[in-house]
Amino acid sequence: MAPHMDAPSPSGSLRSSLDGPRYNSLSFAPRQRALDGYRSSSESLTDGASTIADVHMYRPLIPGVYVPTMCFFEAKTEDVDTTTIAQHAVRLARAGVTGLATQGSNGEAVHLTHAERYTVTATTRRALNENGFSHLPIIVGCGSQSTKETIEYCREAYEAGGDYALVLPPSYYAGLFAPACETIIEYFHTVADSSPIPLLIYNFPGAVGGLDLSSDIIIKLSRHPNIVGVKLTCGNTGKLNRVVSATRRLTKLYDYDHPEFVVLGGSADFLVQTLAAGGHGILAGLANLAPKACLSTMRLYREGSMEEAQHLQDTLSDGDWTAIQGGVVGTKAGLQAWLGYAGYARSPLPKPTEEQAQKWKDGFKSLMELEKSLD
Ligand SMILES: N[C@@H](CC=O)C(=O)O
Repeated sequence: MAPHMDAPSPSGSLRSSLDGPRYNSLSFAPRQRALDGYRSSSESLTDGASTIADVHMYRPLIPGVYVPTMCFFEAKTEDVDTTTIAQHAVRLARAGVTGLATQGSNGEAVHLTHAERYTVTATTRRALNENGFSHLPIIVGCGSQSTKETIEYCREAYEAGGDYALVLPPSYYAGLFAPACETIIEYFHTVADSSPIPLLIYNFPGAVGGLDLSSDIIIKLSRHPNIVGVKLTCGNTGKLNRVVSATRRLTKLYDYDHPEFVVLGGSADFLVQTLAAGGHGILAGLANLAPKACLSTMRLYREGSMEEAQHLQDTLSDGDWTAIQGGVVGTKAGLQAWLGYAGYARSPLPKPTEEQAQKWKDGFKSLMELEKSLD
């Protein structure tokens, strides 16, 4: 860990500077439109050794490309590698991405302790701030199996400098949930009532035993003032369209560039399709490898260059198929092969054999050639 990247510990002074009245005075944080005055001024928080400036400035979610960052580990110890985490965040910010997400599926959240999650988010926030990107929002994966622990994750995310919480529904006891998704709705409402940062719903059936939130449920949840968006990894663009059209009706004068409820495709393989359905961009793992390719596709689409956008989309979709099949193991192998850093996922995930590593490398070839051409 580089000395300047020491992350404040959850029990350190950063946490204690935020305990107390702040939580008591917020039954929920207002949705995006009402955020004036809430975290609108910068605060300087110190962790003893260094200052994290602008930790809690207001960072709206605007249309764009958001990256669920990979988490990196030291080779021998598998300890969190804060130097690489910081460098990766800065590389993505310099490429022009709209925001980052720590502890998404690509961030191996399920492999991390509470303290490690805190370290990863605080390290990312500090790296962005120290390199001129204090305006970039950080979304933090906070889903858990109990309402109580999810709220704890949301509070810790806020303390670490996170701006939004990305929340998967619990699923382990799904067979015992009340009918008509009542349990799920109550879960999101209770978390949203108590979280100091606004929530994004994370709909990723593959990660929660097939539990797939319908557009009806997402639209219902969108009415909570502290639920401000959704990441749809389900890939259902019909659902995405329904959610966009219902949530934009919340506002009299809908402004695409300042949405009250942000709807993001959860994978790069349907970026153009997300935009065509009225969505606001993507929060997608492939952007760890190819942020510029994702950004260029979105820019071309928005400029009206449909054919060119579709042409780039073809490459994104091919590359994403490799990422989807290889998951964090394959994506790290790709990052290692093409950009020279990443290492391995935490045990017990396997390290790829030479042959497998070559396969993941080859799978990203066209994508990485495109990315390089955009330098
Ligand atoms: N394919 C997804 C995985 C998780 O949502 C992504 O690209 O992020």
